[in-house]
Amino acid sequence: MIPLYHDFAGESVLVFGGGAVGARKAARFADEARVVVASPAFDDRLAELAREGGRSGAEGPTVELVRAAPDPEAVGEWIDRLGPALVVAATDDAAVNAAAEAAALDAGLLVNRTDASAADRSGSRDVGSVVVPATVEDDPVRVALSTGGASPALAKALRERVEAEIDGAGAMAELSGELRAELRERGIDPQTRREAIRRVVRSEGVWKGLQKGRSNGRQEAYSVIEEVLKG
Ligand SMILES: C[C@@]1(CC(=O)O)c2cc3[nH]c(cc4nc(cc5[nH]c(cc(n2)[C@H]1CCC(=O)O)[C@@](C)(CC(=O)O)[C@@H]5CCC(=O)O)C(CC(=O)O)=C4CCC(=O)O)c(CCC(=O)O)c3CC(=O)O
Ligand SMILES: NC(=O)C1=CN([C@@H]2O[C@H](COP(=O)(O)OP(=O)(O)OC[C@H]3O[C@@H](n4cnc5c(N)ncnc54)[C@H](O)[C@@H]3O)[C@@H](O)[C@H]2O)C=CC1
Repeated sequence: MIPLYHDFAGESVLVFGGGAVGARKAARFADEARVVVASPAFDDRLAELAREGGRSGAEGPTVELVRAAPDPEAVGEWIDRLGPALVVAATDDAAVNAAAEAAALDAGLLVNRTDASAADRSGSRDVGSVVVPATVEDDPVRVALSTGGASPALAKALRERVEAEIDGAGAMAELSGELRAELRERGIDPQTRREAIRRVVRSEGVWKGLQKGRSNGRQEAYSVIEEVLKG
């Protein structure tokens, strides 16, 4: 499996199954996508999400609940009608999940299957076409962690460790991005620029400064940069 980051802005995600797992996936994708959940019953968390919309709530709700229990023969029509970028198969009915997976793959779409397929039970691992990783975010920085489906519990435990590790990385990403632009404007040659930025992102002083505030971090970064410029 090769990790990629996918921009879901303007795309739809179709989730079959409105239980705890369907709700967790819907919440995740509603940060960006229009999410439609088809299920005969809905977790409380989904009712709340549908009321609030996704994070980009300005354009209206991005989680829609459709009360239905499509059988395996019907899931293909559902997929054709919505035209999603990704299908999530999260029902407690293995036949429905399998049909959703097959129909999505037939249509050339991404599919995330949340239960183990029959092939898994006989030994080999098949997680559909995509795995939803455990993620840590400090915008614009994100870390995605997967065990290739082998141990979701481990993915979660490792995610908790990484959370502490990348605290403040978002502010560092923004600051170093701005400094890169400033150095370019000042006409500093590419090699010196690269060296300066590499030192800034590794500097304990800058990380600590950023914890006190942006301008503090920036001052610390300037002294690191001046050292590099002096040669
Ligand atoms: C293949 C995958 C497909 C998919 O769902 O995308 C999948 C499948 C399954 N999960 C199961 C169980 C659990 N899943 C979690 C939690 C998470 N599961 C997530 C992803 C994935 N789960 C994909 C692989 C990820 C990878 O590669 O590592 C996370 C990371 C992301 C998310 O779902 O948002 C999220 C943590 C988010 C976070 O906190 O950061 C916990 C932990 C808990 O709840 O405390 C448990 C109980 C403990 C355990 O069993 O490990 C079962 C068994 C069901 C059963 O038999 O009962 C299956 C099916 C099977 O393996 O057969
Ligand atoms: N990926 C993960 O982290 C985990 C995955 N699982 C697996 O994911 C699946 C879902 O787990 P939960 O949400 O806990 O189960 P759940 O039983 O809480 O929810 C399943 C939902 O699917 C709905 N459903 C049933 N038939 C349907 C149909 N024909 N069309 C649409 N929706 C239908 C049910 O009404 C229910 O709302 C299970 O197969 C389970 O083994 C379980 C735990 C964790």
